[in-house]
Amino acid sequence: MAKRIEFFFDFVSPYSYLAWTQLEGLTEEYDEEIAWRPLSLRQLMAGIENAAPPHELKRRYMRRDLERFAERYGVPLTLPEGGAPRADVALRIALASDGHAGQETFIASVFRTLWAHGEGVESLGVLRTLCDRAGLDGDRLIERATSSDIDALLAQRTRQALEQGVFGLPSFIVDGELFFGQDRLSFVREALER
Ligand SMILES: N[C@@H](CCC(=O)N[C@@H](CS)C(=O)NCC(=O)O)C(=O)O
Repeated sequence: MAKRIEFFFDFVSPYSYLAWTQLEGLTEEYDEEIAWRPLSLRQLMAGIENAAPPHELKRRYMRRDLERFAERYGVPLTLPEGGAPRADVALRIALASDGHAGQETFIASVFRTLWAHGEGVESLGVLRTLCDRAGLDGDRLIERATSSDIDALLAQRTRQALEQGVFGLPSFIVDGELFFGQDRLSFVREALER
């Protein structure tokens, strides 16, 4: 029987992007379903009282670490020179499109735009195009994504994730077991094989 991977991610997290690049392969291999769990990394960090930005030494190391993994996976990665990109509305659209057939394609396009092409997704025009290409109603979703009920839903999802033990992104839950980091996908694979 197909198992389900809950995939907790934020678009602003480059490690979430790397995880996403590997999920398609796993889906094909194990015929499992992905339950997409868009989360705000900022809210999650506030929830575990870890709001301080990473130290410069860690940031420098992370760049190399990310490049090494991208090379290993053979996937494109463009890291911004400045700080992390902004993707607040994109994240809320991903949440608002729960249950819509185009959600997966929209998520894929945002990850690719940000991290493969190194382009921004802040503009509503860009988001509308990505929605349309995914067969989603861009205008309706943007309206919903910028409403207070999606803010409340995002906050609720953060609380729920914390209760499930999630403390960083990307995270995965298979059969109730939590795995943190795209570098733990081999354990996710083992859990799928059980
Ligand atoms: N080793 C992990 C690193 C993941 C990571 O550092 N994620 C960041 C967000 S991009 C995070 O959640 N940091 C919070 C923490 O480490 O507590 C991987 O390869 O995925």
